[in-house]
Amino acid sequence: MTDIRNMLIVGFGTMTGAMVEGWLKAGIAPEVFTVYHPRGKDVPEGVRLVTDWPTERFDAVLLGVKPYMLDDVAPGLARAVSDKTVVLSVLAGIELASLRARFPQAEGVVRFMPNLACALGKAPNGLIGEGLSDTQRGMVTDLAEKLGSAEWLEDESRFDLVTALAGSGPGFVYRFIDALAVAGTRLGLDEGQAGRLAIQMVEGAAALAAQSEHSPGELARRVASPGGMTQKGLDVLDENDALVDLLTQTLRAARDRGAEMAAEAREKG
Ligand SMILES: NC(=O)C1=CN([C@@H]2O[C@H](COP(=O)(O)OP(=O)(O)OC[C@H]3O[C@@H](n4cnc5c(N)ncnc54)[C@H](OP(=O)(O)O)[C@@H]3O)[C@@H](O)[C@H]2O)C=CC1
Ligand SMILES: O=C(O)[C@@H]1CCC=N1
Repeated sequence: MTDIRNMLIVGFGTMTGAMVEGWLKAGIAPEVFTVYHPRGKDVPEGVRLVTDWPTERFDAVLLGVKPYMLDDVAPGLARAVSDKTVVLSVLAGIELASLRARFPQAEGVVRFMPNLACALGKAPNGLIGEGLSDTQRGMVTDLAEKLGSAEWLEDESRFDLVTALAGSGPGFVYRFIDALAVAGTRLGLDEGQAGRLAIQMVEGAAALAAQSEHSPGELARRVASPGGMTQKGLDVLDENDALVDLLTQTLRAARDRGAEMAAEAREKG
């Protein structure tokens, strides 16, 4: 495995900010990172900020703007991409072919789908690449593992679904936590207390599921005493597959938006 020497970041916002936080916590030196922003930006201590496009070449460039802004930055960014550079993109929906069309000279292009928990080193990172050398694949795997885990895919047709589950997923979980708190409040709990109970309960339950030898299904069975309280609640979630159906619709809607964004980028490319 080769350590990364330098990375240019274009679009230093919520997502790539969380990634850099995770990489710094994992021990990557801040000097490795250069952030380009034409209007300037607060960056962590030791990270270089540039307001003009750099002329040197980088081991990796990380694209972190909104997907519809890809073509605003691609021409300038292309100057920092050599035939030894890997282009990493966190842009939802933007396909490898669309990246390759903008960066034909790059050695490798990678869709790198993290989530905000990478700031804590706890994100499952969806990855798919094209043109990567073994060295680059090792470097990207290491970068992903420093943020949680590396989940390589071979079939790009599933990437938007991985994005929906693992990238958008925290948004769905936060909505679930909020809904638990709202439901508790509606039924009589103090609002602040309901919020605290919901967050700590989900934190503990997720940590237990991650460590346990048992599947989440078995863990649910262990919580539910026959004829007890939990089973009555599970019966509501399970009736006519209500929760599974709701989440299937949720992931389908998110996934299909990815396909729409992919088509928009394909047309422009
Ligand atoms: N948020 C999330 O949980 C996840 C997001 N993603 C992906 O991450 C990407 C960014 O999302 P997110 O971080 O939420 O959005 P943000 O708006 O927080 O980040 C985008 C950043 O791009 C900067 N920017 C805008 N124009 C330029 C430019 N011309 N040159 C350089 N930088 C520029 C913006 O700066 P300014 O504010 O000054 O305009 C902003 O900081 C998206 O493509 C999204 O699909 C992927 C997985 C999860
Ligand atoms: O909402 C979005 O489009 C991106 C993809 C994953 C999380 N945020």
